[in-house]
Amino acid sequence: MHRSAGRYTGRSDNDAGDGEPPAGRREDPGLARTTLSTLDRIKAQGERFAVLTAYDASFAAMMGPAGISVVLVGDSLGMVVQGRGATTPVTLDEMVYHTHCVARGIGEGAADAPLIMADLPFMTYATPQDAARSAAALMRAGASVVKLEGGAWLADTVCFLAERGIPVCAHLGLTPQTTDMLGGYKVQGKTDESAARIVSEATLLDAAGARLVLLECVPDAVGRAVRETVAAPLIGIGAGPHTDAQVLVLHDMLGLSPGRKARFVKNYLAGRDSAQAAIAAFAEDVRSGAYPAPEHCYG
Ligand SMILES: Nc1nc(=O)c2c([nH]1)NC[C@@H]1CN(c3ccc(C(=O)N[C@@H](CCC(=O)O)C(=O)O)cc3)CN21
Ligand SMILES: CC(C)C(=O)C(=O)O
Ligand SMILES: [Mg+2]
Repeated sequence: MHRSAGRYTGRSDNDAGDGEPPAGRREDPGLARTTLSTLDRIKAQGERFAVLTAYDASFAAMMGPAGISVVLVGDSLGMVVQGRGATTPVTLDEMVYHTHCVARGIGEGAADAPLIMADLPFMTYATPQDAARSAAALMRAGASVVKLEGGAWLADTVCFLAERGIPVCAHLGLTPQTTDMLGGYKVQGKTDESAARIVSEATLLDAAGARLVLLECVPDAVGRAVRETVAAPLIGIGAGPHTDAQVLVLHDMLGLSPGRKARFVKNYLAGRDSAQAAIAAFAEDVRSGAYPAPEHCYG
């Protein structure tokens, strides 16, 4: 693993996750609250973890028991909950509301509680100051990590947030908030030049202090190259089998999204009798490497 010298990581020496449990709290190693240290450790051991979106308390409550490590309160709620055609109209107040709902569903004390990550919506992080104010609102609502979409221009913002104690996930590749600029929901990094740009921007944001990186809709080789370059755990969606984690939109993996499906979508409810069983099967397939199969990847 390469980390630039002097990089701000937010990690402390007693933060390795494998030390003594804090006084007053019993720790069952098989059933521990997920933190960023947990995810670092899973990656270091060459294992994988599953990430899934949730927007309400009922689904959020299923995630930990089903083996999901990170719950993403995604701005995809604009599409699957609000029925819009894009994520850009979603507001910070709406993200705060849904983050509160998810946090209540997971509960404060649950031993197997997943980490809560929430999307900063479109235009709420245009400057580092805006980002800090917006991220604080999501953290107060219960998020432990905030995700923002973009490349090199975000390096100062990632650093600004990390220095102030806000863990950041940098979302690269297909960035749905900028599809109007990209010309649609298209695979990114198909040329040597654009692939190299994604790898160098991921490296830059990793060095700026991003604690997670998320890569969407890129060829497998780009997923592998980013995985080999960044120190932070790498979450993929349509980014091939080489990432440390996989994420899907809940409604997609339950077969509840009408219309044409993206290549990476797999219906886990088909042949099963409950949402809980579908979510558990997805988590298991991610950990075993059975998902994604070649038919879910962009080659
Ligand atoms: N329900 C839902 N699922 C998602 O995964 C999702 C959202 N909503 N909203 C926000 C973004 C948009 N996403 C999308 C949407 C469509 C494709 C898609 O259809 N991609 C084409 C790529 C075609 C190409 O360039 O070759 C595909 O066929 O997979 C990908 C990601 C991912 N996110
Ligand atoms: C598709 C995932 C990564 C996301 O950002 C969302 O659900 O909003
Ligand atoms: Mg999103």
